[in-house]
Amino acid sequence: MRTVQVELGERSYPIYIDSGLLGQAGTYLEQHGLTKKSPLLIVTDDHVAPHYLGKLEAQLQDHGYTTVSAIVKSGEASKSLSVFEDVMTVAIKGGLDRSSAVLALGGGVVGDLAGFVAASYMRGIKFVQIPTTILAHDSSVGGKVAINHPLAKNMIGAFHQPEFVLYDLETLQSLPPRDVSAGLSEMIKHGLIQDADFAKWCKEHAQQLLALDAETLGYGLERGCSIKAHVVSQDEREGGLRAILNLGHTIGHAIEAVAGYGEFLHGEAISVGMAGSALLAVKMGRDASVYEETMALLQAFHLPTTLPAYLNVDEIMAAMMHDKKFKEGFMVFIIPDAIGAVSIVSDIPEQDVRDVLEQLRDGGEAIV
Ligand SMILES: NC(=O)c1ccc[n+]([C@@H]2O[C@H](COP(=O)([O-])OP(=O)(O)OC[C@H]3O[C@@H](n4cnc5c(N)ncnc54)[C@H](O)[C@@H]3O)[C@@H](O)[C@H]2O)c1
Ligand SMILES: O=C(O)C(=O)C[C@@H](O)[C@H](O)[C@H](O)COP(=O)(O)O
Ligand SMILES: [Zn+2]
Repeated sequence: MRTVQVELGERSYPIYIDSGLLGQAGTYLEQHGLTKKSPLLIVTDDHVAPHYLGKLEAQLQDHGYTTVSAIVKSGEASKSLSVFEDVMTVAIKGGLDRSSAVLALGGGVVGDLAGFVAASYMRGIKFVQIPTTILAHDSSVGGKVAINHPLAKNMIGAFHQPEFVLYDLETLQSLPPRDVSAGLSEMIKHGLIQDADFAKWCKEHAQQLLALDAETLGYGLERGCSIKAHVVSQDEREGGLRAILNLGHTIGHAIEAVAGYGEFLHGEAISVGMAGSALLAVKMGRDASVYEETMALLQAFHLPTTLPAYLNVDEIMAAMMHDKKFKEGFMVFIIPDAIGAVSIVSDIPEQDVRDVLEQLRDGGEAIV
């Protein structure tokens, strides 16, 4: 068993990572003091449910818990106000009360949606993350929960920390290859922002990670979660430092919104965004070797690093103005200083950003 602790004072919680944890969910809920007197709401999606929902429901019922389940359509489009309302309806009809908890069984979409339901239902009830994607080593940790607005990602949300995170490595075996690569994009990000050795380790273990080798994956997820937990514990509500977790997201979130939610997977859009940040760094006069290493790392995981021609640069620029980090007339970018170190930069001229978006179409050859 690997355990990572998220240190947040009275809101601290553990992330349990191991094979077979889904079959012990009832014991973990008991250990964390979740009551059996009030119903639990399981939120999941229609790709995850056929694999794991029955097992979780049976396990919890064996332990004396009552459950109701909300199964949403798989994909980013479910992080919407209308699906949020549908899940709320299941919660109300299911008789959830203030002692109830919401369990998120799925990837980041389910985690963000279910977490926002938990943050809002009766002004806030308990919440447990049961992640089933690689990407969710990022989304299940740190308490950012949200749904999207058609104009911008994660615009409607809250900070709401889970009681604990139960990460069953066995569930990752059924992930489609595209979601494996996309999930590893955020693992690479954790290396790029704070840990050059981990970034190197990711590249050296690309084949084992892509092949879902349990031991390699276990270490990668533990290290990724630890880096994220350490940042979050210093700046829970993104007063400053936490923004580094947004490497690649200024461009990435804009791509997701402009392309239409679900066209790009989140990890894919962030990969293009990380290539863009590395290009911006070169434009700012920093060492081109960081750009080259970033590209080699992303490409080792078969991740996209270019903008498709159908995406309009003006629309991406406009979407970036809606980013939560856009303040007082400035777009904020997380820019690599070296592999494993980044800066938060807010004075990049608009024309430089436009140039980089154009260069991303060509694969970035123009400036290195
Ligand atoms: N809150 C945060 O801090 C944070 C951090 C990173 C990303 N996010 C959000 O996370 C979302 C992306 O998460 P994601 O990539 O996990 O997407 P996702 O939840 O859509 O899951 C990816 C796909 O895999 C399927 N799936 C999930 N688990 C499976 C399994 N074990 N077997 C087979 N199929 C499975 C899903 O149905 C979906 O089709 C985005 O909305 C992003 O904004 C949030
Ligand atoms: O937890 C964070 O902080 C992050 O930035 C992690 C990101 O990977 C994640 O996509 C997050 O949801 C983005 O946050 P947002 O505030 O830009 O919506
Ligand atoms: Zn992200």
